[in-house]
Amino acid sequence: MSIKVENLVHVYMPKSPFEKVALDNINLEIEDGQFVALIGHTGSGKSTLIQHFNGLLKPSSGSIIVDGKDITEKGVKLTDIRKKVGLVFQYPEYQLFEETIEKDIQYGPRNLGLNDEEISIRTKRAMEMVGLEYDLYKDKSPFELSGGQKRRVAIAGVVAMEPKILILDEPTAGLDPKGRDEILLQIKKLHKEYNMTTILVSHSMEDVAKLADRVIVMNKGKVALDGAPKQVFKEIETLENIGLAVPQVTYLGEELRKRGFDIKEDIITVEEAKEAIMKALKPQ
Ligand SMILES: Nc1ncnc2c1ncn2[C@@H]1O[C@H](COP(=O)(O)OP(=O)(O)OP(=O)(O)O)[C@@H](O)[C@H]1O
Repeated sequence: MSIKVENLVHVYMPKSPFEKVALDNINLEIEDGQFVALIGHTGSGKSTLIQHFNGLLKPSSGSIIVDGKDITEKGVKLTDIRKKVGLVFQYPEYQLFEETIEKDIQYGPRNLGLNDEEISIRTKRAMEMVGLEYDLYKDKSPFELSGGQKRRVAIAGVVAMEPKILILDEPTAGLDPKGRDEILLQIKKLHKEYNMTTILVSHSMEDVAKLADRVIVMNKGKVALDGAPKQVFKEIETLENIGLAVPQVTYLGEELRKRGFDIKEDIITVEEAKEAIMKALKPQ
């Protein structure tokens, strides 16, 4: 399922002394099945943009077309949009409130008005999809889980609504390395195996390089760069000028090249760096 954004402008508190143009004429199209990373320094407009995709925020002007339908038009129901577009907020575990994991995950599908049988099927399926074994976890309290597991419960709650588009706002923020890896693995799996169009807001260039097939860079409410990770991370100067970095291994590659090593230019992952360094060090 695709999303098309046309001339999107969002102004917070218009015509007040606190007026803030958060999105300044955004145009973009996210195609079915893409894995898009949205990056940008704090306050660049990422959260504001994604909240338009599921109708949480209304544009000041412009349109959002989901699956060929303009969701900003009058009469479009929020529940219809939520069936298609699932949004996992930053620190979603703060929104877990039921006494068992099963009940928590059921909350979203219940709000869609589904019957008990369907809710039960979807809950089980969503738990398995995020790697939480149903029988083992269903009766546990969300509060006895690790940070990474709590995030998985929160993601399952959105996945249980079976959206075609999954949006995650910094899903690894505040997790330890193990929790981060768990979540990234599940996100990758949801995209690959279940073919969900995925939009990931992230501050980690390493995660973006590893997972995304497209990177959109936001700066001051505008799209500054948009392309494949290898293309975008070549623009070291532009990224640095807007307060962003490239993956650490890209800098390493640059340094080695400057020192005369024969290292190719578009290294963005540890695996690529390892391969290139081994090749450069091999006796001729
Ligand atoms: N509810 C609001 N009322 C007024 N201004 C807001 C509101 N939400 C966001 N803003 C402003 O809009 C701009 C964009 O904010 P937004 O949260 O979309 O940025 P972001 O890129 O998601 O930042 P972060 O990486 O910190 O989450 C910022 O200047 C922010 O201060």
